[in-house]
Amino acid sequence: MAPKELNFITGNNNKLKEVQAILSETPVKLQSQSLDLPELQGTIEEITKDKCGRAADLVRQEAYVLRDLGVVVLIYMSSKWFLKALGVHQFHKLLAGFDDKSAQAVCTFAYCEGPGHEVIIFQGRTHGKIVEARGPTDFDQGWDACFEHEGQTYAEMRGEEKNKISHRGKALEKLKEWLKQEV
Ligand SMILES: O=c1nc[nH]c2c1ncn2[C@H]1C[C@H](O)[C@@H](COP(=O)(O)OP(=O)(O)OP(=O)(O)O)O1
Ligand SMILES: [Mg+2]
Repeated sequence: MAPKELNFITGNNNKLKEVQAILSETPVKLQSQSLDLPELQGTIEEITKDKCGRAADLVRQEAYVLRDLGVVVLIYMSSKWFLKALGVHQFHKLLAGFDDKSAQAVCTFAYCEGPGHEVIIFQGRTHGKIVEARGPTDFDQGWDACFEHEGQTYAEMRGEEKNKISHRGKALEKLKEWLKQEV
C-alpha cells in the first residue's frame, strides 16, 4: 500500500522546499522532521540505507521515513561541514590541478515503513561540471552556484527548471512512479 504521508527527515530547508514543490501534485502529504543522525562511512547507498533505518528506529511509530543524501561525486567530501568551512566561492579550486572538472550530483532517497522494515532506495543522477560560482548563492551552504549542467549552474536556473533536470527531481520521479504502483 502506498503511504498517505511521508516524513522527510532533513535539517535542510531548501531541500524540503524543493521536495514539497516536486511532490505537490501527488496525493501524498509531506511532513518533515530534523534529526541529528550519525553518518556511516561507505557507498552512497549504504550510508543512505543506514541513516534511514536509524531514523525509522528513532521516529518509532509506524512512520514512513524518507532520507535524502545529496553529494557531488568526485568531490565526495561535499558534506555540509566541509562546504561550510570552504564556501561555495572556493569550491572549484579543489579541482584546479585537474583537467577533468566533470561531476555528478547524486540524490538518494531511502524509504522505510518503520522499525525493522526493509529500506527501499530511489536514486537520481545529473551530470555536470564544477565551475567558478555563478548565480545566487542562497541554497543554504549549498553548491548550486558551482555545479553547471548544460551551460547553466543550478543557481542560474529557476526553481522549476532545476527540479526538472536535477538529481533530486529525478530521484523523486522514481519515488512517484513507485507510489503509483503501490496504490
Ligand atoms: O541540490 C542541491 N544544491 C546545492 N547544494 C546542495 C543540494 N543538495 C544538497 N546540497 C548541499 C547541502 C549540504 O551542504 C551538502 C550535503 O547535502 P545533504 O546531506 O543532502 O544536506 P544537509 O546535510 O544540508 O541536510 P540533511 O542531511 O539534514 O538532509 O550538499
Ligand atoms: Mg546531510
